Order: sequence, then C-alpha cells, then structure tokens
Amino acid sequence: MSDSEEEVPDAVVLEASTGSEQASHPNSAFAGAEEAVSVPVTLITGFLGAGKTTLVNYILTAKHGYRIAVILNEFGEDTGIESSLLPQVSKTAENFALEEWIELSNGCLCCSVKTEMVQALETLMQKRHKFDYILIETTGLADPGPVAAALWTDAELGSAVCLDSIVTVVDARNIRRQLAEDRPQGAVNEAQQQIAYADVILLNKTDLVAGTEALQEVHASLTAINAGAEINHTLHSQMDLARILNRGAFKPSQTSEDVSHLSLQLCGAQISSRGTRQDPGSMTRLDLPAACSRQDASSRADYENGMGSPQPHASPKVAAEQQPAKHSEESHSSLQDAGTAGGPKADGMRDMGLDGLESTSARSSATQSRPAHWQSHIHDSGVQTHTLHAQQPLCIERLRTWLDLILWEQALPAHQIYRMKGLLQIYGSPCCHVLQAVQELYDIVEGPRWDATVHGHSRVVVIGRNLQADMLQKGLTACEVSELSSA
Ligand SMILES: Nc1nc2c(ncn2[C@@H]2O[C@H](COP(=O)(O)OP(=O)(O)OP(=O)(O)O)[C@@H](O)[C@H]2O)c(=O)[nH]1
Repeated sequence: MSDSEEEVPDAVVLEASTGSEQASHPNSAFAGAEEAVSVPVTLITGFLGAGKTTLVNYILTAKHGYRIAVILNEFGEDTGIESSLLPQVSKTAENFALEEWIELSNGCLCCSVKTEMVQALETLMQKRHKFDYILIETTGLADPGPVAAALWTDAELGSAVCLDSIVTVVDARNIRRQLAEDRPQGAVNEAQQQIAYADVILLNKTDLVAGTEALQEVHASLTAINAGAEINHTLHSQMDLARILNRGAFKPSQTSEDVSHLSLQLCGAQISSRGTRQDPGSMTRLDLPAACSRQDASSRADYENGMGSPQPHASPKVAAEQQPAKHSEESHSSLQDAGTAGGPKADGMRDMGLDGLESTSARSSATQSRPAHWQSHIHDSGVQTHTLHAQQPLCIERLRTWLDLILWEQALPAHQIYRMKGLLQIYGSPCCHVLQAVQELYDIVEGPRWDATVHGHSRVVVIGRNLQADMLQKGLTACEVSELSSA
C-alpha cells in the first residue's frame, strides 16, 4: 500500500492495456489493432464533491499518451454543467486527451446501468478508432458494484471493454462524517460502499485537514473499511497516473480463485465487513465498524482557490435528520416532503428567501421504471436534487451573502446541503462563472465568455437532504439584480 503525497510527475509512461507485448506506448499499441483489443475502463467513484471531476480533468490534461473517452453520469436534470467545468485551459492544453464525452443525466448510473451505461458504451465503441481508454465517472451517490458487474459480465459488451480498476476519490475533510451518517432503514451508506469497492483510493483535499495526525485518523478509517485498496494522499486529485491508468486490477493475473471471488463479489454486491475480497462463503453484509465518529470541528484550512470568501472558523452543525421513506424505483431526484419549514432567523434574511415558506412537495417526472433486478438496490431517498434558475444576472456580493448564510451559517432550518454546482450569469461580466460548493465551503470562479450557443441564464444544482426547493429558489432569485433594483 502506498501513501504518496509527492508531486505529480510531468510525464507518465504507461504500459499499453493490451496485455500483449506489442509496444510500451499506448497509441502505438492500439494503432491498427483496435478491434482485437479490449478498451480498458476505469470507474471513478466517490461521494459528492470529493474531487472526481477534478481527477478526470487532471487525467485529460496529463501526459500519458492515451486518447480518452469519458462517460459522465450527471446528477440532476441539467447536463452541460459538468462539461462546463472542464477548465477552458484544458481544451487548449498540449496534452488534452479527450476524444469523446457522453453525459448521462437520466437517473443514477448504478440504477439504470443496463439501459444507460451499456448503451453509451455501445455507442462509443462505434467510434472505437478514436480512443483507447474510457473513464466512467459515477454520481456521488452511485454504488459502483452494479456498474462494475455490468462491465465485468455484460454479454452485449463482450470483450470490447474491460474493467481496469475502481478508483474512489475521498474528501479528507468530510469523509468521517459521511461514513457515520445514518441512513434510513434498508438504505446503504454510499460513501462506505464506494470505499469498500475501491482498488485505489485518493484521499483527496488533504489541504483541508489540519495536521498529520488527523489525516492519519482519516486514513485509518479507510483502511478499516478496505484494507486491500491502495490509498494515496492527494491534493486536487493529482497523483502518479501510472498507479491509476491501465492498472489491471481486474486482470486474471493471479489465481483462478481470485477471479471467481472477484466475479462473485461484483455480481453479488456483498462485501465483507472489512471490505476485502474474501471467500464468498465467509461474506457478510456490509456492516462497517463504528470507527467513524462525527467530524470534530476542524480548522478552516485554506480554501482560497478561486474566489471563495474567507469564513470564520465554526463547528459544523449536525443537522437534524428526519426519517425519509426508502425508495427503490424512484430516481435520486425525487423529492419528498421536507417537513416543517422554519421561520425567519433574522429580519435581514427575509429578502434572501430565508423567511419561512410553506413546505412543498413535488415529485420528479423523471421517475423511471427499472429492471426488477435493481429494485432491491435502495438508496437514501432523503437525498434530493433541485435545479434552481435565475433568468436575470446575479449580483455577486448578494450571491456570496446568500451562500454564506445557507452553507456556512446553515440558516435554512433542517436543510443539509451536500453539494452545489452552478453556471452563473454575473451582473457586469461577459463571462460565465462557475459555482462549486461542497458541504459548507464554496468557490466561484470566472469561466469562459458566454457564447451565442449557450443560453446565458444561471442555473444551480443543489444536492442534499431535507431541501425545500422553493426556499432555495427564492434565495437565488433574491440575488438577481432586477430584484435588488425593484426593492
Ligand atoms: N481545497 C481543495 N479543493 C479541492 C481539491 N480537489 C478538488 N477540490 C474542489 O472541490 C470541489 C469539488 O470538486 P469536483 O471534482 O467537482 O468533485 P466531484 O466529486 O466531481 O463532485 P460531484 O460530481 O458533485 O460528486 C471543486 O471546487 C474543486 O476545485 C483539493 O484537493 N483541495
């Protein structure tokens, strides 16, 4: 097991994924031999906001010689936000390796694996000559098990693709709390699952954990779940890519026993309590040690990339959790009654949409019927996604104040916001701005100029528990410049 915090090397020399002796450079290995060779697939998973897209971006711009296709499972109704987060500089970078990009927004990959991912892969394979490596980024709530199993076993895909490894990105600052979070009866803790399945773990955002000891504690809690994974300490998901790409974690390179255990594990999705690949006969339900306590108040370490405004140190509040109903068929974007809305916390918040609004409940029209096989696959239905819209340009100061209130001050009663992503039209700027928020931290960075093909209105995806869309929408609307001038 390695534990590397070292600088990322400029150049990465990787073995070709053919398993043949043809060449050591990936492109030359594939040239003229595409049809005969399985395309390796790296499955990138990790809880909301851990740094998966950051890793994808890093891989796309690093020097490794692969031509890469990306399948990305977007959470929420809006595709396009994630691809907008591809740094513009990436697209012009010398090593920019992206050849194909497919976004799947119709539910969670792990729930719609056959219809969505397999179709996407089949579509991709029609352009087989254009790429020689595939990255699949799951949503932050995906169970990697069914996705990996489909790659492993799907007859339609045949030997066209091969699962290379499962890479799990972990938010070092938040993971212990995520692991300890209660789930409604019967629902799994996705963060635990994602770690349990990993071949490689990126213990990311190490800059947000104060002190080596605290980091080692986080490291130990990962090892307690999955002692078989290689854990790498990373900053902005950067590490030696030779440890990720073409890793061959699923190659039957060892004993046939290993292979059958692995196959059974992936298909049965039963993980041992230590998360290691064990004899199927000794497998038990995922029942992890209670090693992970609520996160202590940690220092607000540097989070000043981009334009994140400095915040006072404060202990994150453990939001009151309600008991959501479990679901099996509904998509993650289904909404539930969020319970009692709180009243205004202060007069000054009223115009920020923080005064009490009536509780609403809506149900996503995106509900899909799923194969019976997946109906036993239960997620925490308390996690909801809402997309907020603002047709008018936003006042940046007002927006920051609102974000401070709802994220840092947790001024919306009961709301537990895990993640926000947004494309923003900021008043006075010809450029789009990108909002990223993870738990109570956020940043807003300037992106490229809006162009005529992109509709310039702002949209923000919010993922969390006990969310009330109308309260959130009112807050964003209150940041519109037209609202301010009419006030
Ligand atoms: N401070 C700090 N921020 C990071 C690091 N890695 C990523 N981030 C930031 O964390 C935020 C979330 O990163 P993403 O890569 O979008 O996370 P994700 O896992 O793809 O998020 P979802 O797709 O919503 O699940 C972004 O603002 C990143 O810039 C890190 O090592 N340190």
